[in-house]
Amino acid sequence: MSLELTAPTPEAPDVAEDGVWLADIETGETYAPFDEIRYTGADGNLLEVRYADPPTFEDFRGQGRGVWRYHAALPFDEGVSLPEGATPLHRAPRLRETVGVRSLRIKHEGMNPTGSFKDRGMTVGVRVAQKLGVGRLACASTGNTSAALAAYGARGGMQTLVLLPAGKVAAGKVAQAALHDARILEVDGNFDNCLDIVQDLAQRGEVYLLNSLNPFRLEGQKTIGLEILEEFREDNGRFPDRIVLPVGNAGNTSALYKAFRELVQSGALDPAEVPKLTGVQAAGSAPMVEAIEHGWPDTERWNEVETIATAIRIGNPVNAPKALPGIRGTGGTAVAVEDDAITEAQRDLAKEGIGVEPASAASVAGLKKLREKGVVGSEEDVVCLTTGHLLKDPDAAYEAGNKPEPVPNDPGAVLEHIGAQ
Ligand SMILES: Cc1ncc(COP(=O)(O)O)c(C=O)c1O
Ligand SMILES: N[C@@H](CCOP(=O)(O)O)C(=O)O
Repeated sequence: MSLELTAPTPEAPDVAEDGVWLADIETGETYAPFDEIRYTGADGNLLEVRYADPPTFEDFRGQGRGVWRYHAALPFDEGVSLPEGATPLHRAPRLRETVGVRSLRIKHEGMNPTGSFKDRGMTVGVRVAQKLGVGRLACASTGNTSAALAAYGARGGMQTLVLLPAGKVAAGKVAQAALHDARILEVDGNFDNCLDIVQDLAQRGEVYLLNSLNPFRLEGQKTIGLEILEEFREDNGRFPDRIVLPVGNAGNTSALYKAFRELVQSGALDPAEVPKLTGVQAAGSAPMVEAIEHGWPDTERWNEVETIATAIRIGNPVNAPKALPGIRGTGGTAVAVEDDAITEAQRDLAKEGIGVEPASAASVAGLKKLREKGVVGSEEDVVCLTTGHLLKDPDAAYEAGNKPEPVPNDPGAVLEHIGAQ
């Protein structure tokens, strides 16, 4: 299999353009990156972007902040930008103490322009769409992808079409897609059904697909891993032992693994220094955890999925063939958490001043569970990825938080109500 951590840098094939090409991750078949629209290889195998010259940390020095700081690791020097990336790597001292690890940092991707990590993928993906000259951009979405597609599509002056599972997308995300002028189709089905439909539309040439099945999206998302490594080392003089992240369609897991593989290929990172990728899913939607626990080469589709963390309410993670080697190849693991634990973790983060949507809190819930089970050790340096902002899902935040208390319009009554003199 070609996705090994220590695989050597492949030689650029004739089809490469400026040292960039696409490769089928199963067969190794190569394709020109921008001559035609192509999402998959033979038999629907996943594609990935490959480079003749993988990056080193030196390449990033003095290149500004955000996703495009890492242009040496990307197919272009600039994209359709709002701009994105350069998100905070928060300390969470009380939570660290509760969890019991050497250090804990929270990489809060909710601080991107549309409030989720999807912006990192879209800045590259929409740039590719411009290069290919496509007209209409589309995605299936549990919400965040649609918000990012709508905003970046608008920025790029392109039409956008989003397919959402009816009644299962948080209010903030639908509002974003609506205001950024996306055409919104609500499908009587789940996210996986929406993705089936949008793939069909893409195969017919009706739309350009910008879900994470599109290999260029994942190039932008690699920069999460690059930022974590750079910033953690700057503060601590070493890389983190583990990165814990929520898993839905498994794009981020695949993207972070790819970022690390490329640094290993260039000699910038020792394989022993690569953080253990640790995926967390909601118990009601956990096909990746199932595959890891059973040692399966791929996931089996879950047709019924349910969780409060609607962003990761996904039963058929399309990137599993990239993400499973990522978890295994880095010595990581995967764990499922109940909805109650997700809400509790959302409150834990909120008490540190970090406001996240439920799916994001899954990473912290998963860390707590793995620490309790002794899978994560007390001497570990851990980074948890929080993927989306609290305001994405105001209903969930309201349910998890304190309820407003009605009081009379009278100072005395208010004083009495709060128990003051
Ligand atoms: C907020 C949030 N967290 C996590 C995920 C999961 O990310 P991935 O699909 O890359 O596994 C998603 C979307 O899938 C999301 O919107
Ligand atoms: N959580 C995602 C699901 C789709 O994931 P993608 O990364 O394949 O676009 C969303 O926000 O829609």
